[in-house]
Amino acid sequence: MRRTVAEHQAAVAGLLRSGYDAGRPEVLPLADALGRTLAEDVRAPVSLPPFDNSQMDGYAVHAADLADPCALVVAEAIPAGSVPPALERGTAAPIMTGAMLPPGAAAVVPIERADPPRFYSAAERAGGATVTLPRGVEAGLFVRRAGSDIPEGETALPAGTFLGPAQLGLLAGCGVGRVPVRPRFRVLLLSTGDEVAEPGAPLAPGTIYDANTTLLEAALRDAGADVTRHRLLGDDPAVLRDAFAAIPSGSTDLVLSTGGISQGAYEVVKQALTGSSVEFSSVALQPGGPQACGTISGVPFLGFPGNPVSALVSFEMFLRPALSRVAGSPAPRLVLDAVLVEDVRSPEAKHQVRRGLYRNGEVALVGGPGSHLLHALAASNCLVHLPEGVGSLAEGDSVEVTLIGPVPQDPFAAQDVPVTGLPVPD
Ligand SMILES: Nc1nc2c(c(=O)[nH]1)N[C@H]1C(S)=C(S)[C@@H](COP(=O)(O)OP(=O)(O)OC[C@H]3O[C@@H](n4cnc5c(N)ncnc54)[C@H](O)[C@@H]3O)O[C@H]1N2
Ligand code: MOO
Repeated sequence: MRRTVAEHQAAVAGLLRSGYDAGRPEVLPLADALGRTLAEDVRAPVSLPPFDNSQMDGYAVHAADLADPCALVVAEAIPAGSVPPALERGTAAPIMTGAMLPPGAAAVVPIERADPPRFYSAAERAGGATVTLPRGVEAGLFVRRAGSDIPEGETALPAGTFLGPAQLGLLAGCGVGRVPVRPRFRVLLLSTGDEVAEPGAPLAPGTIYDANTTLLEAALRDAGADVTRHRLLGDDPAVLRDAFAAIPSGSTDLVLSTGGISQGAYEVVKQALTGSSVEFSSVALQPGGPQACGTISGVPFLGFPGNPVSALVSFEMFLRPALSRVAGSPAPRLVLDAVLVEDVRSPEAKHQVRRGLYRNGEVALVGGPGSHLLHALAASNCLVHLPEGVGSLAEGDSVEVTLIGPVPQDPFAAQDVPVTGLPVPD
């Protein structure tokens, strides 16, 4: 069966949806919820801020003194964390950033704008110190109103939100200690092939080390999945069938294999699954053309091709986006436009994915199109998309790239960044 990339993406997302039960939330402490997805709406149990407070270290001014705050008698200082008494007309209270605004106060004047521009000692205050503030203070100046960030009872985060540092910070700020998150997506990972050996063991003639299990396990864990590694399986279809039959029902959301799915005489996955509901397709993608997708005894199954780069490209093109759509995690990859720094050719009938190094809006290809080029893959930070219908592109043309690794920083670039304005206090 032949498929476009979009058709296979839809098939994989549909497959995952059929097997994954998002409705059995786990409740986790915030510290363990990074990278997870909210299972239910979370409402703010308190307003943020919980009370009117000062945005600056300065003087709290009474509403009646805003027009002409001259020679105000300095009242008791208000540190953050205290509950101040009401502010009397004709007085100004030294107030610290984050401290509760006293009843009667309508604005805060920063200490730098006061005369004198320093805080008095307790002894000076007791001696009747006065302060002069600029005329015409605007009501609400440097006051952070209760609930101005989020009012109590409002939805702080909706179900399906990906929990990064900012989202966890919001929940912590609202006093939420534990959150209901969707369960981790569970994957049983197995690699096939008589030629494949465990890294660390001696390498017999004609064999290669298993790169795929480690590569895919890392990719899946990085994407928030829970991974169980199966021992390496050879090229005997009966052994593989037994391995499939031994998977306890309900123990995994997906079985993922690599290798054994193309046109050879010993395609173990294909042979083991003959007559099953798994479909073997040729997707218009390179690398990652041969693909298997279906269910084994009701358990969703994907078969990726054996070449390591094909396995990673398959993961990035099909499985990772489906995990984002179905389980809510991981966050989708960043896709950018980049300028090619060289000419490139591509098979017109396929969507070719090259590996590249993206930096400063430009992309250079790393290595050739071959799907065995692990070293070049490790030196790249993006996938470069040469879509179906495109036979060649020239230096200076624009391409889409998917960032899969960190972008190197140019140590001198910061000097070129234009300064657009001064930071404004919150
Ligand atoms: N006559 C044809 N031959 C091939 C076709 C085709 O259309 N017609 N497709 C080619 C493409 S494209 C790919 S991709 C591969 C996919 O083959 P399989 O999925 O069946 O994978 P294997 O044949 O088992 O292995 C392919 C390649 O990858 C190496 N390999 C396998 N497992 C691992 C592992 N765990 N770690 C590292 N490397 C692994 C294996 O030794 C082979 O070199 O088929 C092409 N052939
Ligand atoms: O499709 Mo294969 O994955 O080119 O190498």
